[in-house]
Amino acid sequence: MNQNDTAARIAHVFRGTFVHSTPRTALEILQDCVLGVDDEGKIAFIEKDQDVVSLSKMWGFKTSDIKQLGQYEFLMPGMVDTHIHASQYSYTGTALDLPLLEWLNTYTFPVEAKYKDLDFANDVYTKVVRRTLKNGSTTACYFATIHTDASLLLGELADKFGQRALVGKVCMDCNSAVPQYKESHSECKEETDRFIKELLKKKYLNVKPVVTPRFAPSCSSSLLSELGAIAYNNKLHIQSHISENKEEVELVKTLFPGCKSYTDVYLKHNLLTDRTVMAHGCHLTDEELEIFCETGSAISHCPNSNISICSGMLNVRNVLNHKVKLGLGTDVAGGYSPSMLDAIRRTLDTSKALTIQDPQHETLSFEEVFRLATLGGSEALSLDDQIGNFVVGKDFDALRVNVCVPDGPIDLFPGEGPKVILEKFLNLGDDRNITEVYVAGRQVVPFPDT
Ligand SMILES: Nc1nc2[nH]cnc2c(=O)[nH]1
Ligand SMILES: [Zn+2]
Repeated sequence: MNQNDTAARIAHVFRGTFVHSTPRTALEILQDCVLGVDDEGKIAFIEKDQDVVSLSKMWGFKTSDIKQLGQYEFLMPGMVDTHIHASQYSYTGTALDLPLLEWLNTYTFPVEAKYKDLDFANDVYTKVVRRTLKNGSTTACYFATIHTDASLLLGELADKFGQRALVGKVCMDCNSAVPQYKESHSECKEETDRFIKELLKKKYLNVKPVVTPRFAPSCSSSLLSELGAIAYNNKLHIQSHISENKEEVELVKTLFPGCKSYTDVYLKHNLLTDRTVMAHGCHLTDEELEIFCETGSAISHCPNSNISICSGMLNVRNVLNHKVKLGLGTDVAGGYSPSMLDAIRRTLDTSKALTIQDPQHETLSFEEVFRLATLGGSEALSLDDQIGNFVVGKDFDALRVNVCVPDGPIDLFPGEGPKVILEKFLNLGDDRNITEVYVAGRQVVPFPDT
């Protein structure tokens, strides 16, 4: 396709080094490349070692408009946070001294109950959207709370700041520990219907609802079935938690005695589809992973949270060997960092800890983990036809990275090429190095007001 075949005009042209993943290659480094983005935010062309003058004639842009990346700069795909609780952002970095079920009752449910207050919601949700965008999460799959209006507000803020998002109004009709934080079955159904209808009515291009049963212990069997049907009827994504810690797995056995496993609970309620993402999965058996593979459901690996609240260590290699889709998640606030760079580092740490325990374990490489944070996340959310890497026709969700910003966290030495520079960024970099963020071709960082 060229300019003569399409009415789309070129909005941005970048030239320099691009790094991304493909289904076959964990890390592809493209040097001296030129990438064009059309005015609908899609990648129009990506060409290597091409004469820019002929490209500019073919696509109708001025060579003076080309954004030339510097020697220590590169473009990479935006990162995909496949699991984050926007509502827990207010206490991120604290309250990490209890295991999951006590942590929920002591810290999480009392805080989430406060989102009836839209001023409180506005403050926290504005901060979490800005913080994650600034740290390179061009896509976030969010849990909000049970409150429909506050959840709609989260969608509005993601759209306003330009983040691609799946937003879930949390569903839960069982909560004996904090009984004021739950809905009745019928309230939950009605409010979920209202949430979906109102969010879709806004026609946000990149913000969509996701059906969100909190996890099996918070939901009656009839609510789970209802939510499976709602997702099916509206062709929506589904997100929840599974097999995060051993106590929770035992609890699910007692609550759903007719089900063979935790996975079977969701399977029986039609909640495992090719648009489902389940967080954690640390204690899933191989048999359960086979069900994930067969249904096309994905796992969100949340290593910071898994360690911080002592839940377990997911064996990512085993999940990948079972051909199950897998992305990374921050799981704020069980995870104490909102940054996907942290999720990358903790994924590598966990993989190495598993190798320490079992030298036969094949440690993940940094290239593989880079793929999980980008293309892998897009696959886990079934958005890989739209985002995840630099392919013509996909949306341009990208980070401009400069590893050499003044007073930045990275030092370079002579002879370091793009692969070393990327590895240093992944291990040592932070938001100071992410100088520009694009979502669907729109530059969203730096923020327009700063
Ligand atoms: N980490 C985590 N696990 C959960 N399981 C059910 N709810 C939650 C939550 O909010 N965080
Ligand atoms: Zn979670």
